[in-house]
Amino acid sequence: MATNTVIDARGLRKEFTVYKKVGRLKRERSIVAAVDGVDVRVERGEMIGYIGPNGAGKSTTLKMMTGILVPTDGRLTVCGMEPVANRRHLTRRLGVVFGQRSALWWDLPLRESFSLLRHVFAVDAVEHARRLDRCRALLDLDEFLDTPVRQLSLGQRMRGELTAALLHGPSLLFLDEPTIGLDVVSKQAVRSFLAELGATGDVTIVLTTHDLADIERLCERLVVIDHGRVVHDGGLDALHRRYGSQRTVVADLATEPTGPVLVGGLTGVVDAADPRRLSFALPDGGLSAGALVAQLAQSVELHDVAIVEPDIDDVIAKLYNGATG
Ligand SMILES: Nc1ncnc2c1ncn2[C@@H]1O[C@H](COP(=O)(O)OP(=O)(O)OP(=O)(O)O)[C@@H](O)[C@H]1O
Repeated sequence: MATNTVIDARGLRKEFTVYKKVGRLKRERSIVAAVDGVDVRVERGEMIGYIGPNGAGKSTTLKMMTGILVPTDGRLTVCGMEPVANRRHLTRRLGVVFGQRSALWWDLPLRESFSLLRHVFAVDAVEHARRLDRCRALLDLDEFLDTPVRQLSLGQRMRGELTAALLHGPSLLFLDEPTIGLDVVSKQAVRSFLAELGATGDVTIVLTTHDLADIERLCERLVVIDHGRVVHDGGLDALHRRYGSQRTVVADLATEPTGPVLVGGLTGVVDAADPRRLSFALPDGGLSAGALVAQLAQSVELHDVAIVEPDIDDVIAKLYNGATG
């Protein structure tokens, strides 16, 4: 394994035995492959979105990567270690935020939870204070540092959980739905924080989310899993290309056109509600938005122009629905 590889999974597989009731007394046993041969390699400093529909196998993968679940088959190294055999050692290198579980002490003020964590991980006091100061500033923790965890709002608690996950200076951070259920302000605080953390390149981040705004804002690389298999590994742009998403130029003309408006082989589609509004879908690799607007301006009087980016919701919906690219 190259020294910069933080996660290396080859043919990773996890089977569960499930029992289904058949009739009144019998139970039928079957094997379900929750993760069915995942190959993924993550390099140091990457921030990847690990996404997929419900039941796709995301949590199961993360549990194997954190050493909670033993793989049924395949090879897996995380920070150069086999996770289950080295779980204690690996814990020091990992930061984990899983929505359902908390790293905080429910009855203690946040500040005391942080201080206990320093002792749990035997972190140098100066290092601990430096990391905490940074989180306090970036996540606006001060107003609730002395509040018992049980009294925190979900958004405040999530900011606390993120801090708790980072105080021992992990090199790899696993985040399972870090913005789920948060109010708009907390969501933005968490996203900005993660964007900043990712930009430093010090921490490798694996993020699972159903929130498309998280994906757009944070993940340059998306690994999409469905039925336990990787169905896409690449950037958002590649996903748009694969599903033929197009940027659109929307032009508001000064006056209603008298006939079809043609520019560089593209015909403007008239808006049903506003006859002066025309849309031009830009083909991939074809006419640029700038060239289209310049040519359009020669044949009509323009009032306003907007460029509409392809909608990530549509692309992800197509991907989850198993449309072929
Ligand atoms: N302990 C278990 N025993 C049996 N089946 C399981 C177990 N854990 C997960 N599964 C099954 O494995 C599949 C993958 O589950 P997993 O929780 O990994 O999906 P997920 O992608 O995280 O889903 P979600 O987005 O809903 O959290 C599902 O069909 C689930 O029912």
